[in-house]
Amino acid sequence: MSLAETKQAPNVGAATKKPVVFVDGGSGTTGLGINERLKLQGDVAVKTIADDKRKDPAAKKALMEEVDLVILCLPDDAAKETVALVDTMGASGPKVLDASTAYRVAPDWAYGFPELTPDQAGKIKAAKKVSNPGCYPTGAIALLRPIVDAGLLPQDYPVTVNAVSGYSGGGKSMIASFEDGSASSFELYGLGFEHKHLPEMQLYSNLTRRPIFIPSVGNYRQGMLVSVPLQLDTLPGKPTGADLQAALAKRYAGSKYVSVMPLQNEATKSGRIEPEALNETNMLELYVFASDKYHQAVLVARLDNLGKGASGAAVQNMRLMLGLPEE
Ligand SMILES: NC(=O)C1=CN([C@@H]2O[C@H](COP(=O)(O)OP(=O)(O)OC[C@H]3O[C@@H](n4cnc5c(N)ncnc54)[C@H](OP(=O)(O)O)[C@@H]3O)[C@@H](O)[C@H]2O)C=CC1
Ligand SMILES: CC(=O)N[C@@H](CCC(=O)OP(=O)(O)O)C(=O)O
Repeated sequence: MSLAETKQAPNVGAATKKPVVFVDGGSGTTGLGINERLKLQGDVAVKTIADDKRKDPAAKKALMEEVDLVILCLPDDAAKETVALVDTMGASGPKVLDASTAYRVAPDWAYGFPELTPDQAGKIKAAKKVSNPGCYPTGAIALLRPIVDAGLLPQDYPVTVNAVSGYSGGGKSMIASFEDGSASSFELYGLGFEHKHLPEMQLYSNLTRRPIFIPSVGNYRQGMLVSVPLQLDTLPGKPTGADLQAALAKRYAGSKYVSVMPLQNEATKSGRIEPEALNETNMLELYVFASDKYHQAVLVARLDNLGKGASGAAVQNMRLMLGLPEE
């Protein structure tokens, strides 16, 4: 039985027995990406709100009475306001999937990275409230958690995470500043050591020491690389790049959206990677670049900040929460 049937949502879903979804913040960068993806989902019905009512709490609440799931694509404060509305609805309220930073480390929310551990997809499926991960943490956690779990990286290791994102990562205002030429063509930021992604990056990587995180933004629209340099002879057991690649490959074996790429080393003569190759997909690629000669490695994650880093992940989580099969 679909969720729409159990809730008897009459207006959109009942005739077709499709679960019904509302995207709050549907005209922002992430919201538009989700709406585009939802157009391709034949087994989900979407309810929309009139443009002049999209910030009206009463109108939102009335609409949420009729849906199975609300996806929040809002600034943190607005996301908290909608969650407060849902909380007043009790058991009749919809499930919530929040794309903001507001609840990513909240203990009563499930973290929406289904590939985090073998049981995470089940937790997302069972949860009433799920937080969609940040784009950078998606890459960093995907690289770090399996090697921490495997005992290859100590939990208190002094981890540094470097990253570059396309400017769409900053939402409508950053897009405008790059497209009108007022932004500089490249910059490092997060140099105050307080980037909003650090808490989730540390918590779900299972690190006891706060990483140093140095993001940057470049003059291209979307796509990102997240990288973690490692001095291999400082790690317990002095693992090789092949050991790290094997631990990643083991964790993500059979994953539809996370691909662990072959080891890149002196023999493969590679040494370059660009950020845009996965744009418009929900894919995440993980690489180990390693030197046996110097006992050094750099782990690299490549993803679309608007795909697996936002809207693609949201649709993946939505399908889990609605009990629908993977796309
Ligand atoms: N861009 C990205 O790569 C990613 C963004 N996110 C997160 O998604 C959320 C949205 O970000 P993003 O799409 O980039 O931001 P945008 O600035 O592009 O869009 C935000 C949208 O929310 C609308 N909005 C603001 N307040 C309300 C409200 N009270 N009710 C309804 N709509 C409202 C805005 O409308 P208006 O402009 O009229 O105020 C705007 O359309 C943020 O929390 C962000 O952290 C998550 C992952 C990646
Ligand atoms: C380039 C840029 O500014 N990126 C944003 C992160 C975008 C993102 O995905 O963050 P949320 O998921 O938490 O919104 C930033 O660093 O704040």
